[in-house]
Amino acid sequence: MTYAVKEIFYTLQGEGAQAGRASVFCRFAGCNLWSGREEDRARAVCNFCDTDFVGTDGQGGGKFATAEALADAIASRWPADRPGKPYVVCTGGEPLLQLDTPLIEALHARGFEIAVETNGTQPAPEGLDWICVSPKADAELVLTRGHELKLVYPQPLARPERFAGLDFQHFFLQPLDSVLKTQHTREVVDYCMQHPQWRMSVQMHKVIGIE
Ligand SMILES: C[S@@+](CC[C@H](N)C(=O)[O-])C[C@H]1O[C@@H](n2cnc3c(N)ncnc32)[C@H](O)[C@@H]1O
Ligand SMILES: Nc1nc2[nH]cc(C(=O)O)c2c(=O)[nH]1
Ligand code: SF4
Ligand SMILES: [Mg+2]
Repeated sequence: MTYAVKEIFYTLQGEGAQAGRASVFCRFAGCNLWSGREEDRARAVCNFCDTDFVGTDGQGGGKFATAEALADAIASRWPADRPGKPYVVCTGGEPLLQLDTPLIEALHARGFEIAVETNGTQPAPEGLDWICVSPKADAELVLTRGHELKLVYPQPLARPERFAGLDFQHFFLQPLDSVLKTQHTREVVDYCMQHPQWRMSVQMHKVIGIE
């Protein structure tokens, strides 16, 4: 299997329960809910995406012919010989279109704990250490269990109540970043104060200006 990767970079996880943790991000190219082209955004299933996942031209991006080659590229970003478990966040685009068992095995063989950020429309392979599902209003949710459910809010056709009973350890609302971000942030504060099952996820990396 050939993997198409937009970029690979080392930063802090900015979202959810693992926010603040040093992480290698592997951003896979392509998504099943949007082409990534601005001219298609209005009619896409997911139309609020904040990410460029088209092509393989980002830092450290490329086409990787084997799981071993991609795992080596990811491992090369982790600082050598430091305490602390190596952590990789597989995102995209939609990572579960490409992340497979050989890659999971190759990353585990290099000592990595493996997290995934997914829209939940694909089944997850066995062996992932952290699954973050972020449901989208107009897409069928097939992945209904994991470690955290992180809902972008507000989505009028995907109210939090629809997901509150699913099998997750953590429930987050993340303000929809758009021209209305300030208003969405206030709405998340209000909802979480009214419904303590839910916590707020602020996209920390955007606040502090890191990748
Ligand atoms: C770019 S997506 C890639 C992973 C996967 N396709 C997904 O949607 O979960 C990474 C995370 O950013 C969130 N996200 C995307 N656009 C956003 C926006 N405009 N405001 C806030 N969060 C956003 C997604 O919901 C997801 O949790
Ligand atoms: N720092 C940082 N944290 C993130 N958490 C999820 C991200 C994503 O785009 O999937 C992301 C990202 O792009 N940067
Ligand atoms: S599903 Fe994820 S990557 Fe795809 S368009 Fe939506 S937010 Fe972006
Ligand atoms: Mg991002």
